Amino acid sequence: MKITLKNLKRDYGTLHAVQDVSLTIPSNKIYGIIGRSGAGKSTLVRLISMLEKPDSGEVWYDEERVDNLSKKELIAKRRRIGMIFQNFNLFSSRNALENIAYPMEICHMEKGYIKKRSEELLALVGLEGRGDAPISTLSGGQKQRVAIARALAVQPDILFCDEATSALDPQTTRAILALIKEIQKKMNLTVVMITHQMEVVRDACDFVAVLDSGRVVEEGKVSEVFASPVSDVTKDFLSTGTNMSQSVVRWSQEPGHYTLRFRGQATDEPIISSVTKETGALFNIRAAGVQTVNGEEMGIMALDIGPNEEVAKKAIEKLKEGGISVEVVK
Ligand SMILES: Nc1ncnc2c1ncn2[C@@H]1O[C@H](COP(=O)(O)OP(=O)(O)OP(=O)(O)O)[C@@H](O)[C@H]1O
Repeated sequence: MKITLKNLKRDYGTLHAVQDVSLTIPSNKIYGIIGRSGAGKSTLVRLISMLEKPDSGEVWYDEERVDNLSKKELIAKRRRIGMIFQNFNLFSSRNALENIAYPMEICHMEKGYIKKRSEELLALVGLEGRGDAPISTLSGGQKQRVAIARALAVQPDILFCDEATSALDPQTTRAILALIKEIQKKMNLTVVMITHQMEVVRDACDFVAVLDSGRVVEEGKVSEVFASPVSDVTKDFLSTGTNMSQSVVRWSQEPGHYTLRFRGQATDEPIISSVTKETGALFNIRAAGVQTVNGEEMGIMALDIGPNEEVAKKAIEKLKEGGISVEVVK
């Protein structure tokens, strides 16, 4: 299901939590919404998922407008939506299987079907045989698996993941993201993933919107945003990701005055040597590495360029001609 947002606005008193957001979230893809704390991510998700009404603007699911539905229509429509959260929101009084069964029970589905479907979902999320487990005995990753199975119980068209991996360690995060990707493909879901971690966008999303002070400051395919970020907020997110990324080796504590980003073929070419030969530029490489973004290899390098400004300018022109994104580090 495709989601279209048109000029969405939501204020809390004088605070503009969401300001004029227009986006198209394509069908059957994983769409990331990233922003710092307070950027308006959760407010935006409440508007998209019909938990809250916008002050103005429109929300469309395929060809149907959904922000102005009656209460009854809203309840029916919300059944087509699954949600998972950072703190799992499971019932501690119910075991794993009973948690998964819950949404089907409130839809008054037949008991035999509920049992069969709950078992199937438990297996789908890799917890076969753990249905009797009390929630308190499960690890964070296992709890999120139960929450995912519960969210899928009524066969939603859309899955919202609100900081779903923020409480998990990196290894468990990778496993949960892999599970979400697998399920997205299997069930043809549109997944909207809210996060403050660029690693989550890199590892799981096809598209991303960067939110700052309630506005979308950058939007596009993940590979394109990673290869040539435009907004300062995105560049900030990417440099934090770089520092944390295991694939980047750092030789110096100095950040370097320039960040170079290479994608695709450019990662295989000896472009630095070529530019040195052509322009006489001297490169002092501070950090470098390669990471996989949405299945594509992408190189990153932090460096200084000498011996003077004139040569550096020529070198930057050549690098850009070679399809490399060059950012000045502020
Ligand atoms: N119900 C509310 N009443 C008043 N202010 C609110 C309400 N909900 C959110 N806000 C404010 O709106 C702004 C955006 O909040 P929101 O929770 O959407 O941001 P966020 O990007 O999800 O942040 P975080 O990552 O910290 O959860 C914040 O300044 C917040 O204090």
